[in-house]
Amino acid sequence: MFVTNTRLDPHATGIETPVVSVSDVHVRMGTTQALRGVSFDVHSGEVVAILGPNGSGKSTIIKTIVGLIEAQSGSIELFGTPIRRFNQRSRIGYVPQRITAASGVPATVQEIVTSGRQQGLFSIRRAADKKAVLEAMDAVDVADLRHRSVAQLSGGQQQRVLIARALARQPELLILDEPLAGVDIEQQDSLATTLQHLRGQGRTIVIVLHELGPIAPLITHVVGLRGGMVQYNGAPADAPVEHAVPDQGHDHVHPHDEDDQPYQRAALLINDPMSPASDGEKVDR
Ligand SMILES: Nc1ncnc2c1ncn2[C@@H]1O[C@H](COP(=O)(O)OP(=O)(O)OP(=O)(O)O)[C@@H](O)[C@H]1O
Repeated sequence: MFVTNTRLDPHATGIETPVVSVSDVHVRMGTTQALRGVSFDVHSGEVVAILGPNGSGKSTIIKTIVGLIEAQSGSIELFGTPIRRFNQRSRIGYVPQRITAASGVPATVQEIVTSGRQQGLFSIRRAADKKAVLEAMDAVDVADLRHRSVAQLSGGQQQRVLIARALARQPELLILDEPLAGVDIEQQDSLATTLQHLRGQGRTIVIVLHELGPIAPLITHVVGLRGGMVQYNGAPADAPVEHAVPDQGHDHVHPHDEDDQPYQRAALLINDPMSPASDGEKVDR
């Protein structure tokens, strides 16, 4: 048999297994049909923005992908394995909306971040684990806060702690649910820098957004939802205006710059003006 050491380039051969494959997924939440046949793939190294107005199903698809919600029908594969059989949770880091950070028992930043690394009830003893926790805190600049209680931190700081918790397990796939919500511009810039760094390490990122903000230049793929269905799935440059990502040539976009006002108001605000919850308030469920 002929054996070669040459590695196949999965992009060239087209045989790459998607990191996430969502196929015809339907999900009902209470009396609402939250997802109606959602399909899309996420490939290795992509930064995928899930966009759409309030109630379009963004959080539901994310929670279904991470296994918090079970689909009525359809299939989800993670790294080529059906979600029901997927048992390599450490390959995925999930950052929920920040309100969950301070809920529950009081805990320090270091405890929260360490909990992302723990596999069971036992404390972390291995040097590699401690190093990973420290690196995760450094990556989002919360190492100096490590002995503080998370309850005493600002919203943006809590957000970074949640990201550090997800990073502590050194995931290949990082999934963030609306990380910009309630976070000031300075912290949004800091998050964009962190995500850029993670992308540079080859990690795959899926991010739910209302506003693209400073993350816009990092996005390589847009999935636009509306009414629980995929309205757009493709390159940022071809997205319809409500899912549009501005000029990819910029290294960094500051939506607060005066020059950026037109797209700041029009294209970056992904709320549906027809939606009763279009003021950005979370719908109470
Ligand atoms: N626990 C629940 N019980 C009942 N209905 C729910 C529940 N969670 C979500 N829904 C409904 O499912 C639909 C999709 O909600 P989802 O949270 O996925 O939307 P979203 O796009 O993330 O919205 P937002 O931008 O407001 O966060 C909405 O109509 C919502 O009201």
